[in-house]
Amino acid sequence: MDAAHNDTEVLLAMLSSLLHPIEFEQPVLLDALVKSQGDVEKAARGLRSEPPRKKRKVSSQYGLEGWLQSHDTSSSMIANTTKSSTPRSETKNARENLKPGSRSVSSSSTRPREESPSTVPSDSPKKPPSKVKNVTTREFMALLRPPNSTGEPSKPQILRHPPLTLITPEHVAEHTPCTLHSSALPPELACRLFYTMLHLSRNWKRNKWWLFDRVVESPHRTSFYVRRDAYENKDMHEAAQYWYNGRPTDPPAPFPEPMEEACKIIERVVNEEMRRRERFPLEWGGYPVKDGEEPELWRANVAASNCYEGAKESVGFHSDQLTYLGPYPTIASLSLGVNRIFRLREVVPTDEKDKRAARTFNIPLRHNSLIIMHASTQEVFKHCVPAQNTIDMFHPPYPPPSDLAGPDDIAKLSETSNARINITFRFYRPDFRAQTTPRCRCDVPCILRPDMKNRYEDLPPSGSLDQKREGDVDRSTEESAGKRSTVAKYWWTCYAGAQNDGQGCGLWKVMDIKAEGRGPFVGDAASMHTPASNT
Ligand SMILES: O=C(O)CCC(=O)C(=O)O
Ligand SMILES: [Fe+2]
Repeated sequence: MDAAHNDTEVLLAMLSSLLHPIEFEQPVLLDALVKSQGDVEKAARGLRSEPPRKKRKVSSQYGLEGWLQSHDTSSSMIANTTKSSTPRSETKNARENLKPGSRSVSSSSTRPREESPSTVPSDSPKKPPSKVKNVTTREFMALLRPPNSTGEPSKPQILRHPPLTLITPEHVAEHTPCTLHSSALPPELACRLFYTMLHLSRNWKRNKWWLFDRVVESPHRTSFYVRRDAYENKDMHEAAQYWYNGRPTDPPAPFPEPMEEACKIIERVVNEEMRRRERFPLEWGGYPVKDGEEPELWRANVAASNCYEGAKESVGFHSDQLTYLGPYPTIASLSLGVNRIFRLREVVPTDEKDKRAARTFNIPLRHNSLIIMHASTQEVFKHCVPAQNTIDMFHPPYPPPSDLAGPDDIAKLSETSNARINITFRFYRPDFRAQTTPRCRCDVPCILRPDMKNRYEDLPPSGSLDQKREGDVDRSTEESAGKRSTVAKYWWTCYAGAQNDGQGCGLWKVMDIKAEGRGPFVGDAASMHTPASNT
């Protein structure tokens, strides 16, 4: 798991699993997290002890019903309606503030807009609320309206599609930048790899990071492996440490034998697919090849592995950090053991938020399935493995290899399993090797993130392609549907806060591929533009 997993969604997943089997709507969970300053256990205690009416989706402070329930004297009841006039924005703001490091990040001008810290809304001056307030007819009528209705001319309704489950490879390819292979490895190898990783997973750790003033733990165990032929490369060892959010760790392990075998097969599948797909200009340009040679477009030199034991272990919505992968990476994710849902949701760009809503896609991942997250998945979508209420246990079709462990462990491995093992094969790019990662003012390597919310711009009129907005690094292919192109802006940000008692320096700096000497890129071959200056 990587640091981007620190999203609020992780906390939400942890909170709902603590509350299981009682189910709460997400706004209620969020409110509780905000109140408890991100303390999941405190939030769970609070929610468990609340009277049932608070557990409903719509706050009782809205509408006539809330008005009738919330107070029993005519005077104080109205005082509270002022308080409830901005709850949605407060929740949203507070939600942003739940992100790791947000407390320590000052309002630096280089900070992307959507992450800007916000606390109390400016229309809520901090004075004691008056007990009595005169009510205008308008305010009174507002109470009689259904929830969410303001009486103002309403914004155009956004069409919200329900989540869609994608079962077939064709549907996955149609709706997402991913491809699904239902049976990736020879069955015996898939099973041997499952046993090997399950056995090793006993020593894997839960990731830890600072959130506000406390350490939180990931709701699954994780580990990092380096391919044997890349093992001597010191950069890989340094990069490995950042899989664990910068926590000092033992050196990473080399790929176990069946993982090496699986990797060769997966590399072939990935390369074949990449040759058929349209490439993005900022993808890695590849090593030079001699005439007549097939170029190697992708090479897995590291792998991260996760173990989800039981239905409740999960990983929250995140996109993978790009620090060592670079822009537009391809990540091949193998599933072994219990069938679990892999969920994808687009991050809708800020300037499209009023026009459309993101759709959630659920992709059930069975034993031995491979989902390839192709270029642009990390720029456009977030993904997660949600906690589930139930799972089907996994009966491995072959017995464990007898040379894997001692007789007691073999007996244990032979049992039906509740675990899912995930292995993500990744290509750490030579032009993003650890030595070249910028350091922040805390003298800690930064992390690289795409600016997902501002990723498009209107195409300039034809003939003026050189007029670019300052700060843009590159733009890729024109969107087939319209007149927009992808703006590939990436931020180097301070990551010290995740380990350093929650304190960081708050650095945000635009990646400048030219000044930083990155490449070669796919787009180098065509005419690639880079900006004169970056902020
Ligand atoms: O378990 C999975 O399928 C996803 C894991 C993941 O997203 C990650 O390790 O970054
Ligand atoms: Fe991920």
